[in-house]
Parts: sequence; structure tokens; C-alpha cells
Amino acid sequence: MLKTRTLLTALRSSTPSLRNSSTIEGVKFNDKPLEEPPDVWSFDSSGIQSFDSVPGPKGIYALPFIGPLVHVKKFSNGKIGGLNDILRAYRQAHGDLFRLRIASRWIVVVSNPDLAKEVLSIRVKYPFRPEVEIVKIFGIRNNKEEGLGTLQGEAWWNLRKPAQDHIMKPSAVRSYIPLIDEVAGDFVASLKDTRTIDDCLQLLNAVATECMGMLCFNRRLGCLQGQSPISMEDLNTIFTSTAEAGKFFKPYKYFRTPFYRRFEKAVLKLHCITDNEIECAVQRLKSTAEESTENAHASCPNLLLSMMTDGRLTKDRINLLITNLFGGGIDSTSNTMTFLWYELAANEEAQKKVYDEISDHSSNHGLDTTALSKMTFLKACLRESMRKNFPTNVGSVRIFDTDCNISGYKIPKKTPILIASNNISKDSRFYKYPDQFIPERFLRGSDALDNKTRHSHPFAFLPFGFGPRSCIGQRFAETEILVVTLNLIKNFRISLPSGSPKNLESVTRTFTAPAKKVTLHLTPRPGP
Ligand code: HEM
Repeated sequence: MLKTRTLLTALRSSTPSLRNSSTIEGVKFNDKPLEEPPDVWSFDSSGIQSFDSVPGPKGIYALPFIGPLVHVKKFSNGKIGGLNDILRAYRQAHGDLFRLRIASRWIVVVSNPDLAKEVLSIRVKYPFRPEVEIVKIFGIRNNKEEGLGTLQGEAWWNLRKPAQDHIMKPSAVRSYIPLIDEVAGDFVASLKDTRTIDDCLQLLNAVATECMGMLCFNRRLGCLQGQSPISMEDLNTIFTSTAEAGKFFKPYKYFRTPFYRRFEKAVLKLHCITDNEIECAVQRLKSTAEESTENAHASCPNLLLSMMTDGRLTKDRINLLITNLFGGGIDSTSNTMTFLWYELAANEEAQKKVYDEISDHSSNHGLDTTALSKMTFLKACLRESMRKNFPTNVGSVRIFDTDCNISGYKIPKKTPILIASNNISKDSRFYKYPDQFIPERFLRGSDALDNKTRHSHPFAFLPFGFGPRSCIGQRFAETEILVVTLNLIKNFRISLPSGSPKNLESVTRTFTAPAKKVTLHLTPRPGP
């Protein structure tokens, strides 16, 4: 808890000797040298097989540019299907480790949890994720540094380390529970007279934006009353464009195409919104600090303030980070929550168990932190929903700057290695009955299930990635989804319109989204 005096000290502190410091009206920021990340990986190359022996397409299918075109045709019956379908077909043809051409480059794909573990356990100083070209080009054309998701090397680490110290600490996330609970409570109250949610995702976008407003700017943005500062259309443009921009032809590299211009406009708007919000948040902090008595703000968790007073980040980098968090935290959670609600609506029995669990553990006096930790079945439902409706496109990609040994093959440095997590989580070898919603898979001690049905390999399910480059917002996202869902199910029984399919079809952009509008019916539960 931050007391007013601490706030004042933090806001007034200034150290003349700090390097790279900049100021927001008297608030000092600086870049302190960071402790070095751990060991660099090296391997013994004796006795391993060459890269050419890695299974994969041969002959015409292995040719640069031509290969990808013909193999897409071959493996998808002439249709350019989803990348996951193509990877599944490749796995069936070549096994769990194969290489294939994307344009002129080789990439290596691993499709089982043991191989995923092998790749993700390679410890390097700065894990490298492939660049997103359109983001890079935007940065160059607008003189803006790249964000956490696409920065590399030491620059990435210098941003990631202080950010994760503040965002990933369980105590930091716990302190946001009452604030998320407040948003969730208001949301559920706004549904009092609603019997049908026409477009679930649209509504959840507003809830997720409101929650991110609390995390990033410490203020209620008013999204539940239709006052969202960012339009969902702009966020859609950003995420759809980053997914689309990776495709074969990239004219936006050379010209400001209409596609690129739409992307640029949406990202600039996002920057403008966060810059403005941060400025206002700093002003609010200053006036709070100048008041002599303690008030509500002083005892609230405050990510922005803790970063400003931490001393390792400049003002520009804090703005960049907050922009990443705000932009990255909306689409991801709203889509994931929509799938979870669909599953609960489609699976009456699971929903009843969630309701019973909520009735057993929650009270009417706000959400108790320990109560949330007891909602094990609800958590299992979330995980099972993410397994079945995997939230991201394909899976994590890693690139190493030294050669490495994967399963006895030498993988040359700089070769992207893709962990096909989306496919692994739906592979019947690791999850029997993959199309069925069986939350018990993720319950500890669920001995009634056999090993093939139960979740039994930690690397078979990686919706947030793994390791130092994993999702920095994981804890916040999970907490938000659980708290909002808990509030909904506590107050309403949810169901699908008659004739709805059991499984919701999806489209993959950066985050997986429902292919069609999701409509839900609400039946109020009896009061306490
Ligand atoms: C259900 C919701 C979410 C899912 C499924 C998700 C998933 C992911 C995944 C798979 C990655 C890449 C991991 C890897 O390469 O190994 C990632 C990275 C990232 N996520 Fe999330 N995410 C979610 C919510 C959030 C939220 C709420 C925030 C912000 C508060 C956030 C911010 C980020 C950032 C900044 C990165 C880049 C981290 C880095 O490269 O160091 N995410 N996320």
C-alpha cells in the first residue's frame, strides 16, 4: 500500500547523476543498468545429424518460393486452408519434427510436448521472437521504438525486466482483484433487465477495455456506458493487419498501401490515447500527492506509479510499455472469455458445477482473494476452454543465435523453430476426445480419468507460451476472466439459442476469435 508521503517522495524525487533520465513535470525517470540475464546455451555437436536429414518436403516441394506454393496446394486439396491444417498434414506425412519452406527460408516445426519442452528449455540470454515486419516498418516510418512483443536482445530485456517485476508478481495481481470485481459487478448489474446478449464479444470488449483502464491508467474509462476511448474497429485493424501482414507478398514494405495506412492510423491513435491517458494519470497522482491527507487513490494498486518510481524506465519507455499492455490486453481476454462462456452455456452440467462452487465459496461482501483460489473447477473450465479453443494463431516461435541440437538434429542458428501448440492441444494422442469439453482433465487428483484424457504433460498446453518470453499479462488475464465469469454465473444461468452447434467455429487472427457472432440467453438466478 502506498501512503501519501511515499507518493510525494516518489513524485518529487530527483537524482542528478541518473543516466538517460527524462521528466514528466517534475517526475524523474531513469534507465539503471540491469542485472544480466543468466547463462548462454551451447551444445556438443558431435554425432548429431545434419540439417538436411531433418524430415520434410523433398524435390520441388523443397524449392524456395515454388515449394511453399505447391505444398500448400497439395496439403490442402487446392484450398489455402488455415496454417494449422497444413501443419497437421505435414506432421502426418513427416512426423513430429519436420522442416518446411516459408518463402525462401526453412522453418522447423515441432508437434509434440517432449519436443516443445526441448526447444523451450534452451536457455539463451535474450530469447528471440521473429519480427513482425509491418510493426518494424511502422516504427521506422514514425520514429517509434518497437514494443515488448517484437523488441529483441538487450533492448527487450531492459523493458521486460522492470515490467515483469511489477506485473507478474502474484501480490500485484491479487491487489487488482477488488478493482476487477468492481468492474465485473457493474457489468453484471448493467445486465439486470437483459435476457439476451446479442453479441457477447462486443460486450466483453467493453469489459476488457474497462479492466485494462484500471490496470494501465488507474481509472474507470466508462466503457460499460459506451465511452471507450479506443474503437474496437481500430483494435481489430491492428490485430488483423499484424496477422495478415506476414503473408507472402508485402507491398507495404515499399509503398504506403491502403492496407498499411489503415494499420498506421489505428496504431497512431492507440499511441495518442495512451499518451493522453498517462498524462492525465500523472496529473492525478500529483494532485493526490499534494493533498496532505490520505485518500482512496493512495491505497489503490498503481502500476503506472510503481513503474515511474522504480527508476529503471524512461518516460518514453513507460508510455511504450503501457501502450503494449493496453493494446495487448483487450482482444486476447475478450475472445478467450467469449469461448469460455460459450462452453459453459453449451455444457449445462459444467455450468452447474461452477455455480455450486461459487455458491460454496463466495460471499455477498465483495470477492475475497482466498475465495478465488478455491474456484478450482472454474479454473479447470477456463483451461479446458483454452485447450479446445486455443487462443493464439499457431504457437510460440523461437530463433537462436547459435546452432542447436533438437532431437539429434543440428538446427542452424537463426532458423525459426515453431512449437505447434495449437495443434498439440487438440491432438488425440495427448488429449483423448479432443473435441469434447472435459474440465476434469485439469483437476488435480482427477483419477477417474485415464492418462490419455487427463492433462498430463505440462508442455502439451501452452496458451501463454513459456519461459522468459512468455505472456507478461498471463496472471492479470486469468484473474480478469475468472472474476468476470464468476460474477456472471453467480447471477445468471447462461444458455445458447436453440439449434446452436456444440462447438464454436473460430477464425485465427493474432488471437483466435469466434467465426460468428455469439448470442447468449440469460436467466436470472434466485437472489440470496
Ligand atoms: C487470455 C489472454 C492472453 C493470452 C492467451 C495471451 C497469450 C500470449 C502469448 C502466447 C504470448 C507469446 C508467448 C511466447 O512467445 O512464448 C504473449 C505475449 C505477450 N502478452 Fe499476452 N496473452 C493474453 C493476455 C495478455 C494481457 C492481458 C496482456 C497485458 C496486460 C498481455 C501482454 C503481452 C505482452 C506484452 C507480450 C509480449 C511479451 C514479451 O515478448 O516479452 N497479454 N501473450
